[in-house]
Amino acid sequence: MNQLPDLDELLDASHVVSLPMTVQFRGVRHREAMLFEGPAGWGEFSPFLEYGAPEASSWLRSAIEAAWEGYPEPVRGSVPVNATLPAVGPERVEAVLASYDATHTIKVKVAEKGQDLSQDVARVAEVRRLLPEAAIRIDANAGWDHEAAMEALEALAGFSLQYAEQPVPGIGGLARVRAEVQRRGLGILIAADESVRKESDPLAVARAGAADLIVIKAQPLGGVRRAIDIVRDAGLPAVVSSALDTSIGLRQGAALAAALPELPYACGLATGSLFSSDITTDRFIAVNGSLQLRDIAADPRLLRRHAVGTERRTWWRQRLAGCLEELQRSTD
Ligand SMILES: O=C(O)CCC(=O)C1=CC=C[C@@H](O)[C@@H]1C(=O)O
Ligand SMILES: [Mg+2]
Repeated sequence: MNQLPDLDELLDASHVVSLPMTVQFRGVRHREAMLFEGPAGWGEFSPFLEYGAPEASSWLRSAIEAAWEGYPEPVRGSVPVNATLPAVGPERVEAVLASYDATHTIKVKVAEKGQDLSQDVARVAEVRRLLPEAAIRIDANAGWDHEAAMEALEALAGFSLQYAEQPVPGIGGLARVRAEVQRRGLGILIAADESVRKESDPLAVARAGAADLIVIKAQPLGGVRRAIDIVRDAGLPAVVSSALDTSIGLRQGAALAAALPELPYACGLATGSLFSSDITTDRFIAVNGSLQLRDIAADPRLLRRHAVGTERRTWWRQRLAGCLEELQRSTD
């Protein structure tokens, strides 16, 4: 990025919205986002509310890239996506999956706080019963320790998993689980998510041999170009995923997926289906299991309808100022 826009320019271009979700995901029922309309198009800045400025500033960098610089040339015009199943009970699985127009690959959330392994097994079993041919992957969001991860992977291996995303915290922990999975011959690949996007060095996973593949997200990794460089330097297959974004942020993820030289896995970019409203009537959701690349613009009427109140708006404007300072410092 040659030059960052200044704070006034960003503030003038910004809108803050809160969108309702159909189901609780990551403890969230409403998703807040700051959106920018810049010279190159729309960009989204939506770090989760608990993130401080050092972590959230990468998300701002990604929004500025999208709205002020635009995306690199795509090498494909459509991106296959997976359905994402939150940690719901087995009785709700069918209804949640019915909201997706993508059932060839399902990502199932597991290891949710307050739940136990039998609930994970019941959820995965129900997906396998409903979709015998689907590729099923699980995501534990680092919710297990080593022993719990091995117990769970043993219990779930019979459902034929494509991979297990971040079963345990930390790069050392992932490497240990991966080695043990291989020793026991469980046939489950290990994917790193938090160990890529939350570590100061996103390449450490690859160096440590801690994962078979990496999950990458445009916003937390500082934008499409940065994420592409990380994949190149890591030398591992990558799965592009959303950060639970509005249609604008999903378009950023699709730009990343569309520009990667290789895209061996369906991407976690179907999460628009978890929202009951969006900021555009032309929502960026999958048709026949894929997203078709196209421009996405916010609709002024929907921006107004979902605008947050004064207090939240002030909070976001202050957050923006703090993150911009952080970015200015790091690009000096
Ligand atoms: O990858 C997907 O299928 C959907 C996106 C997804 O799972 C996530 C989005 C946002 C925050 C994360 O907790 C979560 C993830 O861990 O991958
Ligand atoms: Mg994950």
